[in-house]
Amino acid sequence: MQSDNIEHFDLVVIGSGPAGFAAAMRAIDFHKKVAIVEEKNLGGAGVFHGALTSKTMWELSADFAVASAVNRGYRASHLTVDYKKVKKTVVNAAKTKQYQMLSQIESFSSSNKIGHGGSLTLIQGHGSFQDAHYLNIETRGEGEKVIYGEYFIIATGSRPRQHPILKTDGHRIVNSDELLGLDRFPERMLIVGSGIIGCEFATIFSNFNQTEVHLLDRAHCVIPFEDKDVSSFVSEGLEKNGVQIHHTANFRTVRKKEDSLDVVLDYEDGHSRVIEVDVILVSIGRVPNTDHLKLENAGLHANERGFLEINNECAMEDFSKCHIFAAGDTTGHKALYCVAEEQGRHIVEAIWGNVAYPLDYSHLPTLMFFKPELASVGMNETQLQEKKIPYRAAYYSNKLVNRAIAMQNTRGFVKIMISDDGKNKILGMRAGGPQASAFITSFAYLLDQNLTVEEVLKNTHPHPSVTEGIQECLRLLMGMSIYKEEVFPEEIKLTEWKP
Ligand SMILES: Cc1cc2nc3c(=O)[nH]c(=O)nc-3n(C[C@H](O)[C@H](O)[C@H](O)COP(=O)(O)OP(=O)(O)OC[C@H]3O[C@@H](n4cnc5c(N)ncnc54)[C@H](O)[C@@H]3O)c2cc1C
Ligand SMILES: NC(=O)c1ccc[n+]([C@@H]2O[C@H](COP(=O)([O-])OP(=O)(O)OC[C@H]3O[C@@H](n4cnc5c(N)ncnc54)[C@H](O)[C@@H]3O)[C@@H](O)[C@H]2O)c1
Repeated sequence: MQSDNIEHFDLVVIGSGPAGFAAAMRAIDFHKKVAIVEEKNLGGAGVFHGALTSKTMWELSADFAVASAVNRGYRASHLTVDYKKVKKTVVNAAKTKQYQMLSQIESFSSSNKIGHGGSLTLIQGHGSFQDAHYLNIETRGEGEKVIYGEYFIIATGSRPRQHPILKTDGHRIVNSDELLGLDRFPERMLIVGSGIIGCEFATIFSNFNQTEVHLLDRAHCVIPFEDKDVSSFVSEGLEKNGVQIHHTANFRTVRKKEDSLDVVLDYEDGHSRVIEVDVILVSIGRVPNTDHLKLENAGLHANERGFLEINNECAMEDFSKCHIFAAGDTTGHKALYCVAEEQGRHIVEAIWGNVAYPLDYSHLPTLMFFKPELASVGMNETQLQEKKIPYRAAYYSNKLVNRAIAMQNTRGFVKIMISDDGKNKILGMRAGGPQASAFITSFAYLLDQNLTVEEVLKNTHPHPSVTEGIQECLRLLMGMSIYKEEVFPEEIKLTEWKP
């Protein structure tokens, strides 16, 4: 039996990451009374130990790499970098965002009037279901608290997956949550896992050039979900930056010595190698935070991998019967900031805004912060072949793009896939190089509009812009590029594929 003095909320979001916070703020638009329950860092992995902190570190490291360059007509002297100071800048960046979030929470608190009847309350503590409408919260310092929710959004995100052998200790064996706990640049570091997180941190530490970086790649290629040419572009970039990639190597064991770690690696061809490092970063994927929520008390369950399976409305059952929804990394969709935000907002719109459109994830761009940055949208060649879709692809190197030449930064490319059915519909793009993360969004818009190459080519790109590579790539697909494949076979490539 619940007591009457339990506070009631229209919406309770569990987790303040991009999914939870975006949902809470959209509910404010509908003048709802909202509670945000957060057990750790305001903003979740979107802000701390995740997207914002890692991107701040990447930006600092990229600036440092440019400042250290000696092939551009200048040479900086006495350039030094201190991990503690880098960490301080990174933490300050995260705090900037957290204080912006707190300003919103305080402005829309029940004591203020700008919510027009809606309000936001932040409750710091661990939430778990008592039943389908009551949430227990072990608060930070104020004991147990129970609140009532008319609707719930489970936005509890994910955490680093544990390696079966490599147990993290926060000092010598760490995961991405623990990197800011290091007090100096390690002299030697092994990164286990060559997905996005592994390759981003390999880029960051090699950009700072204070650490000998080893990257363990169990397969033949890093970021294995991309086409082979794109994956090779990333590995070559890492190797050029000084990263030693151990392709086809499996981690066997680690022997801890007083000041270092001996790591035994077994390669596919049968040989083994022992390397000495100071720190191991484990980045082998993430698992959803759904196991401490007492879901069974609310009549819910996660699937065997711990994800909450959702339908188009992010509901875990028929929308008309549902009052508990899930968004973000808990759902097993792409673990991206924008997916989390979109899902969180969509749920609120479905409940109070009568919006019934299904969420479409097919044209969501992904940005990867390597050297240089990489951006993707739509299908790649591997996916098109798996789906047996005939296509033509054009590759155009930044070596031929004037703006990239002016930047003295020509390591980059654009690859565009179009349908080979007489309609020339744009199906996908991969781009590596400066500003790729900025221009991918406008290309995603073209995909969304289902445009043909002819329609897109009606627009002329301004000069000098890196996007002139896109224009040339599209012209290439129509056999009318200014620079020709015959003259530049390494820089310009055309392929076609039929099932
Ligand atoms: C190193 C790294 C770099 C990344 N870089 C990018 C990037 O560049 N671009 C991009 O798009 N994505 C990036 N991501 C992924 C992105 O951060 C996540 O997809 C996104 O944060 C997921 O949002 P979310 O709201 O689902 O969960 P989260 O951001 O994980 O937030 C969940 C919150 O819920 C809280 N919580 C969990 N359980 C409870 C509970 N029981 N009670 C109360 N609170 C609870 C957690 O403390 C956490 O604060 C990165 C991730 C990492 C780890
Ligand atoms: N820029 C971005 O958008 C960005 C940045 C960072 C993270 N993220 C999100 O976070 C998610 C998690 O990133 P991640 O890099 O941890 O996961 P991931 O799934 O991208 O990569 C994990 C890698 O670890 C390898 N691996 C798995 N088990 C292993 C083992 N036992 N030994 C050695 N290698 C092993 C896998 O083969 C894979 O290459 C990503 O999928 C992404 O959605 C996005």
